[in-house]
Amino acid sequence: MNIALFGYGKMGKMIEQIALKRGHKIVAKIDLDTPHLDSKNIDVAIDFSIPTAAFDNISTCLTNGIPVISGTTGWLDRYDEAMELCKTQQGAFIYASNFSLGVNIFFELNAYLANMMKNLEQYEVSMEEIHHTQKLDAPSGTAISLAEDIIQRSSYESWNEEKTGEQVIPITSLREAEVPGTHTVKYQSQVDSISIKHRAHNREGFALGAVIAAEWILGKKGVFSMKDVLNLG
Ligand SMILES: NC(=O)C1=CN([C@@H]2O[C@H](COP(=O)(O)OP(=O)(O)OC[C@H]3O[C@@H](n4cnc5c(N)ncnc54)[C@H](OP(=O)(O)O)[C@@H]3O)[C@@H](O)[C@H]2O)C=CC1
Ligand SMILES: O=C(O)C1=N[C@H](C(=O)O)C[C@H](O)C1
Repeated sequence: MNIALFGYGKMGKMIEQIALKRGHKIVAKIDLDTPHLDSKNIDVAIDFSIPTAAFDNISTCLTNGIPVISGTTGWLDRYDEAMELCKTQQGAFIYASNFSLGVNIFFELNAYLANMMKNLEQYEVSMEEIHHTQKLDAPSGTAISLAEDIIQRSSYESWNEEKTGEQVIPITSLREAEVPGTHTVKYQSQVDSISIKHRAHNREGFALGAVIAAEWILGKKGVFSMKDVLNLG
């Protein structure tokens, strides 16, 4: 499979290593210095760039008939537009706030726990995410996905960086050198607390998941999620 990488930073480089090991070729590396795309020999594109560039990168791929996987976070105000474009172009597109198998299992656990807790008013939920200091967005895309999954299943109505109301899930974002990504969901009552936690040890899980998604999407049309790829739940 011929892969174009949008973004050749920490994730782009890790994806390259894993893609080569799985027998794929990297035929283009697109970033600020090399913005041009020759779409002729590209089977699939993988975007791990920056929040302000992700939508344009996805849009370039879809209008050129290239299936696209995006892991960039912090651009979701334009997600519906990307979905529409994918439909009108009859393209193929996957966005995931987190491509690792472990976090996708954690998403399922979070949803299961949210269902169990939804009528237990003595518990209040909160969330913490820890990432490296170069991260541009906060809260992390993964924390936002976790919060939205709880909101769908409970009387919580929104999330915020602080506890601004009864029905608000507070998300604390901490930045510490070199942390690849740690997420904790905590339910606390007067008498006890229950936590679930996922800690990435490195970026390999994210990168492997993105390459697996790229392999999976070949030949398909539509907007998909990592749940479709992994067949979980
Ligand atoms: N979904 C998931 O599983 C994961 C998502 N992420 C997300 O992926 C994104 C990238 O993370 P990471 O690799 O750590 O970040 P890095 O900062 O290491 O890399 C981002 C890269 O994007 C490049 N870039 C800047 N502008 C453009 C552009 N217009 N088009 C293409 N590339 C551009 C940057 O180039 P330059 O340095 O020259 O500016 C840099 O090389 C983040 O949004 C992060 O949150 C990260 C890990 C897992
Ligand atoms: O920026 C990162 O590094 C990460 N970003 C993603 C997010 O915002 O959730 C996924 C992972 O936690 C690493």
